[in-house]
Amino acid sequence: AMFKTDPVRPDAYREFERPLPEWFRGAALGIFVHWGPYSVPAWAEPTGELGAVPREEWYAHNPYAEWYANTMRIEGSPAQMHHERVHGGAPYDDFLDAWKAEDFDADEVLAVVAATGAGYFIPTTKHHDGVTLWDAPGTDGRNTVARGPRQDLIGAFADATRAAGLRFGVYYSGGLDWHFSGLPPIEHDDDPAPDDLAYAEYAHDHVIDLIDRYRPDILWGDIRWPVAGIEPGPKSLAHAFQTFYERVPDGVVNDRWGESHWDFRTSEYVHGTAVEVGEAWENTRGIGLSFGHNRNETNEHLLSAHEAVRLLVDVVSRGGNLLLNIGLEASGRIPELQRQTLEGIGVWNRHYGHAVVGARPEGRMPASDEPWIRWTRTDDAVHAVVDQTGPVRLPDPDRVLDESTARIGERHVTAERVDGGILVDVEDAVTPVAISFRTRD
Ligand SMILES: CC(C)[C@@H]1NC[C@@H](O)[C@H](O)[C@@H]1O
Repeated sequence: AMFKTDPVRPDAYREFERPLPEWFRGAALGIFVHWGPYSVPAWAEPTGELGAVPREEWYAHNPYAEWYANTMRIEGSPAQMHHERVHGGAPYDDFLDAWKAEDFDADEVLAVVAATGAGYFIPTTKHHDGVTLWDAPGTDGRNTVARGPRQDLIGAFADATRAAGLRFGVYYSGGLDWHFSGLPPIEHDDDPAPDDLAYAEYAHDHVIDLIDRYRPDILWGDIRWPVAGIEPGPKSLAHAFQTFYERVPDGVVNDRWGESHWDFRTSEYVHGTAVEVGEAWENTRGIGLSFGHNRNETNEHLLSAHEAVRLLVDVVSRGGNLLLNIGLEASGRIPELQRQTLEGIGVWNRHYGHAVVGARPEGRMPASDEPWIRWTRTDDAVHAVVDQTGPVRLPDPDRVLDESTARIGERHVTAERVDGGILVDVEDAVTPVAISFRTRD
């Protein structure tokens, strides 16, 4: 199947196993950016969330605007009709030349990213359309240095990320490259993907170049790795991982490199139960239904700040990180509706980031969401995050709380033990509210 399988670890890749570095485990929030020629049409049907759309409808009605090069080639799809009507059926690569990034300022983007409280930032370096956002080897000018923006966008993002004090990752589409492979459009999950040695070596050289030039802390691969590249060889995936860990000893790789190796698992929109266990996993999604900017998305399709914070707290309370995506406009601007969600997350993190950054799960998940409560633990406290104000009765988590130490932010609050729980009077303008306790033991 084309999509990532549950990776197994062949012996040849066991040498790469290592403990998950604390900088990643405790980060809580990362920010993704999808940006490419697809950001020029910025067009998809806002069909629904991955996981909620029947698979047989997904490809012809793909809500992922970054899949435009595929969706526009599917006979009779609304995207194909849109492409004919609005873009005269022009070749996809015209969008690369039309992409000017005229308002792009990497430091401005990273100022918004850093203000969310995120610990790391990951831009796409090559998505499935094969266009690279740096002058990657073998691309023969089909990249953003030679055409369109005429800029090394990855270099600009890397410098701005480091200047903002965040860790830097690179997303690389290893499993799909519609330009290199020249395959017909994908219409089913098990349609073919490039697996030959020529592509595997091409992609290997890209990953090595990214490592050598930008020293990323995260290699975020997608879909999987070409099978011919998994086998031992001078340009094998194992060689790329070996190079990575030599250059970046506390670097991490995700779980979409085929049957090889991973430091952390990933779930996409859907909270996969096989993935979201322990503390080495990340849930990723767009702020809306798409990763690439989709001009057809409105408020109803986007997470509000409140919904995004609940997702962040839920994910962290279960041991993971949230990787939330921004779909940049072709100009380089952050879409206004997405910016509002990001700013709201930052407001919340300035009040309650102490309950999620560096936090671990505390005890078992509540049986029900009435009322909604999530528990986290940091070195010095246990935190109950509730989404209501007024009198709240908290059931005791696994460890006994010292109700006399209850506080909301810096403010001490009265809490009294009642039958089987602790009653706290919750007042704060910003919800959800984290109530922090020391424990008796
Ligand atoms: C999670 C995110 C990186 C998505 N992965 C699968 C892709 O097909 C999709 O466009 C998007 O990049």
